Amino acid sequence: MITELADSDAGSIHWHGLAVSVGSQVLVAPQSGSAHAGRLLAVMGPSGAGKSVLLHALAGLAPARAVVSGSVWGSPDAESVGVAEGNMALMEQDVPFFSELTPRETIRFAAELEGLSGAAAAKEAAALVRRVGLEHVADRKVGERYLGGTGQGLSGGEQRRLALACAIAGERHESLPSTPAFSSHCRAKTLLADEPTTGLDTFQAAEVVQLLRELGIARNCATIMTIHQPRSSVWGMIDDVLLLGPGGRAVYSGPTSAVLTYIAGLGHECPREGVNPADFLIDLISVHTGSTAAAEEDMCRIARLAGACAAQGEPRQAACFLPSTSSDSGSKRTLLPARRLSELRAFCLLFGRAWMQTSRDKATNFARLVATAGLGFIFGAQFGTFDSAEALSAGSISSRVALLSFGCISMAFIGEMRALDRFAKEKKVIGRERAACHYSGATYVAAKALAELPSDGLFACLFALIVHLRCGLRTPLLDLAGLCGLIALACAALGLAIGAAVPNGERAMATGVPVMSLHMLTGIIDPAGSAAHQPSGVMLTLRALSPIRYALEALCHAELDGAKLQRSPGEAAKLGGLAMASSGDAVLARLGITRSYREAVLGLVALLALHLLAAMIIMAFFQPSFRRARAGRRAQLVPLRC
Ligand SMILES: Nc1ncnc2c1ncn2[C@@H]1O[C@H](COP(=O)(O)OP(=O)(O)OP(=O)(O)O)[C@@H](O)[C@H]1O
Repeated sequence: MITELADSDAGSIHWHGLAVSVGSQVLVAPQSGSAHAGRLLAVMGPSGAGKSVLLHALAGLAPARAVVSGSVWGSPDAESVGVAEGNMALMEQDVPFFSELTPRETIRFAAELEGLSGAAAAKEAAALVRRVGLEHVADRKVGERYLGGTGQGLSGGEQRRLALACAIAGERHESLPSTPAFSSHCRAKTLLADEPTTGLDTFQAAEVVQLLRELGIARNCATIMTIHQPRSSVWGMIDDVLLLGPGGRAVYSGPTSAVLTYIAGLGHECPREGVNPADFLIDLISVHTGSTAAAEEDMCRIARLAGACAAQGEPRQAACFLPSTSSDSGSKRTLLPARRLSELRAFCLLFGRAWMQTSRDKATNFARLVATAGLGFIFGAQFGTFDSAEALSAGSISSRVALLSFGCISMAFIGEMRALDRFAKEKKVIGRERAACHYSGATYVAAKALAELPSDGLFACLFALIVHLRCGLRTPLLDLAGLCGLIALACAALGLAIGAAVPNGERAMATGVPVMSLHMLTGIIDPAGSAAHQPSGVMLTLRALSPIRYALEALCHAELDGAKLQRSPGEAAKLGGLAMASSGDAVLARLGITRSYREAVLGLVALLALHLLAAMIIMAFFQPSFRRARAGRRAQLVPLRC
């Protein structure tokens, strides 16, 4: 669908009666306003006033369980604006990047997600790198933190510039017709920046705000940012200001140049000498918590200011008009339709990014290599070398089963933890991209699994190789390596499913460790053969879901199937439940292993598939912290399904 805009209003956005609440708590009180093309609007207010919630509501997003009402529109004819519609870009507070990609690659990826071809995206990335002043670090890894003179990583200010470039990457769409009425600026997105200066020093903060302002002017588009308390240098760059008091009540909305006169008219004169107007205004709408009397006085003052603002009506809250239902609005401009990549194209892009992130992280890969190989050697030292006689020594059975159990558990834990860690780091980036409906959760999980899980499997195979060489197990090397790889894959997939369900790294760990402990508890086989009884009910179900159980049963089969046992004199006393067993098959029976080798392997493969499927379903149904709210005459929550 191509929506047409009136010439005079292109690049501005308006809202009417916009309000956000959760249950009976009002996060943003109903309000109307506008942000004008080429002008920078700052949403200011004390902490918790609702600045971020308002910004997200303007972007068509709502916190979980929140109800959004009101209208947001881009022109009298444009009914719907937002990040999901492709005509707004939201620069979230503190969203990390993929650390192994360079800024140039990161911008290029963002442009390709917007639908540009590889060549066009590369051209766009080169231009944007120059435009936002990142040429000197364009081909350096983004990194996880700034490492000073080592040439690694970007500073906080550079990361904000990169976020800005990503937000506007790909907005000039080549496939759209080029007509005089279709100049580049009408295709620019409204830029919404949530606290773009947080954590930056005065100089860097001013530079980032200056860049935001310049981009808004050059693209002839409204720019809105939330800001806590701008310093004088930043205050001077702000064209319009929306002051929000506690409860998201508007206290002033209009030109920055008029705010002090307006507030003075209400009896609050700013002592101009040496006072930053922003400090004065924030003090005026903040509630002091020191004493009840002072807090009450502050609340009364803020209520009076909010009442005065409301009494001014919409003219004080900037020029605002309701969306027209007529399609005849004279001169027309064209707004970009919402775009969505094909799932295949999105899969290829996501696979490429995940592959780069995994394969380029040499330090982590080297550490994994050393740790996995070291673990194999320590297993060898702990269990020693089993004799390679035709018949197995009965006394070695419990050691063999113990070795296989500990090996299985180690590979399972490593696989799951690694997946949880990687997923937690990406969660915010994915949330931002999914809010813009660039790809589905299933596509993300599929691409990630294909790019990352093979390396988990390979490290587990290396462990198996070393253990096989050091311990001389009867299990053929291919079986040992295959089963170690498979258990690592199944548990890495489990890590993906848990990572998809929880909001951050801490909760991922808090959930992932107990889940794996449970699988260990229900999957473990007593090497002395004393737990041959069948558990019942819940335990049986849990056992059926334990990848450790399946892997261990298959490994025991590979080690003991068809083996003959030889018993040294005096050994029987130490053999416990295995004392009477004279063959590998009898040991398997004493260990309570009823599935065949084939059934156990198939069970493990089925669990791998089940975990991947669960990750995809959870990604589709679980919401990012802000979910999609459709802005219209009456906004309604629409569950995100992308
Ligand atoms: N998902 C949510 N559910 C319930 N309440 C929420 C949710 N998200 C935010 N809030 C509440 O909404 C209010 C406004 O939050 P918001 O993050 O918009 O404040 P802010 O003005 O941006 O503050 P700061 O400057 O500290 O970032 C706060 O009281 C916050 O606790």
